[in-house]
Amino acid sequence: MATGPTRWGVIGAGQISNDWVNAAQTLPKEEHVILAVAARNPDSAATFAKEHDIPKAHKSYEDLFKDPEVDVVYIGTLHTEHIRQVKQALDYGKHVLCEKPLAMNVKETKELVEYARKKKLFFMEAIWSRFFPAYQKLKEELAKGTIGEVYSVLVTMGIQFPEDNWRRDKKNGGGTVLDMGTYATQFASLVFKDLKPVKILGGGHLNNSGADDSSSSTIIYPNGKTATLLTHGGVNLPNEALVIGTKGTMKLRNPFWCATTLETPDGVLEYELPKTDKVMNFWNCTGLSYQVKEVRRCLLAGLTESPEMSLDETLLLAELRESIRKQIGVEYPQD
Ligand SMILES: NC(=O)C1=CN([C@@H]2O[C@H](COP(=O)(O)OP(=O)(O)OC[C@H]3O[C@@H](n4cnc5c(N)ncnc54)[C@H](OP(=O)(O)O)[C@@H]3O)[C@@H](O)[C@H]2O)C=CC1
Ligand SMILES: O=C(O)C(O)[C@H](O)[C@H](O)CO
Repeated sequence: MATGPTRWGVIGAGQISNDWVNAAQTLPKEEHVILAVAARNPDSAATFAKEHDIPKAHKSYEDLFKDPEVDVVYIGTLHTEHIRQVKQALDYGKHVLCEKPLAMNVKETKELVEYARKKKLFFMEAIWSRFFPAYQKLKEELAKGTIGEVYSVLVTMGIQFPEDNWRRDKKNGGGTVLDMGTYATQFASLVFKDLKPVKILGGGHLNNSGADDSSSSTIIYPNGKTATLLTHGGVNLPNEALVIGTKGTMKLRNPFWCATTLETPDGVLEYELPKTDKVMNFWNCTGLSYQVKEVRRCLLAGLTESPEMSLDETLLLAELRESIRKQIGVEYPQD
C-alpha cells in the first residue's frame, strides 16, 4: 500500500456499510479500493459484493481479517459487536476504522484504545462529522475569533425512529445517548477542546426496553462555559448545532452531524457533497468519503491516530455518554 491504493475490507453488510461503500467508491480507484466484504451470513456478503462490485466476498469476518491483501478494515456492524470484532481485526494486523459509537461503555472503549495502541496500528472511531468541509471552516473561524469568546454550545438531535428500530432496543445497544449523543458530544468537545468538563448533568426518559428515548444534558466547563445537548428518538428536532460567543453565533445545520450549511455572522456558507447515483440509507452519506480520505492520509503519513479524532477524544466522548445515560438510568449488560 506504500504507493498503491488503500485496500479496504468491510465487515457487516447492513445499512451503513451500503452507504460507506458507495461513498468510498466516489473516490479515485488509484487511492481507494473496496477489496472485500464479509457478513455473518456468507450469502449476504456475496449479494453485497455483487451489488457493490466488490471482488471478494469472504465466508466469515475472520476470513476477511486473515486476507493478506486487506490493509484496513471498516467495521459497519452494531456497536454491541465492536469489542470482539475490533480486537480480532487488530490481532490479524489490520488497521481499523470502526463505526460510532466505538463501544458500549467506557470500560470497553478503554480496552480497545489500549489494545490498538499496543498493536501500533491505525485505529479511529468513525466520527465522520469532523471531516466535513463545514466543520473545517467552523474550526478556522473559531480559531480566528470570529465570534469572540465562546460561552455556549446548543445541540439538538432528534429523529423519529419506528418502534421496532434497533436504536430503541436496549439489548441491541439502543438508546439516544449512544446513537445521537455521540454526535452531540463530539460537537461540544470540538468547541471546548481545551477544557475539561467540571460537571455533567443528565436526565431523560426510558422506553420499555430500558434504553433512553430522550436525553437532556448540560456539560459544565470551567470559566462560565456550558454545552446543552438534546437527543430524541420519538420526535424530529431541529438537528442544528449552535456555538455562541461574545461577538455572535455560528450554526451548523442540514443536519449538524453531516453539515452542508454553516451560518456565520458574515453570511451563510453552503457546501456541496460528492455525488452518487446509488441508493443511500442515511442523510448526506456521500460525505462519509471525507473520513475515508483521512484514513488514507494518516496511513500514508505513518500515523496510528487521526489528529482530528484522536483516541483520547474517543475516550472522553465515551465518558460523557456514560455519565449522561447512567443519570437517566440506562444500564447495559456490558456495564
Ligand atoms: N456514520 C453514520 O452515519 C452511521 C453510523 N451508524 C452506526 O453503524 C452501526 C450499524 O448501523 P446500521 O448499519 O444502521 O445497522 P444495521 O441494522 O443495518 O446492521 C448493521 C450490521 O450489524 C450486524 N448486526 C445487526 N444486528 C445484529 C445482531 N443482533 N447481532 C450481531 N450483529 C448484528 C449485521 O452484520 P452482518 O451483515 O454481518 O450480518 C448488520 O448488517 C451502528 O453502530 C450505528 O451507530 C449507523 C448509521 C449511520
Ligand atoms: O449515525 C447515525 O447517523 C445514526 O445512527 C443516526 O441516528 C441516524 O440514523 C441518522 O442518520
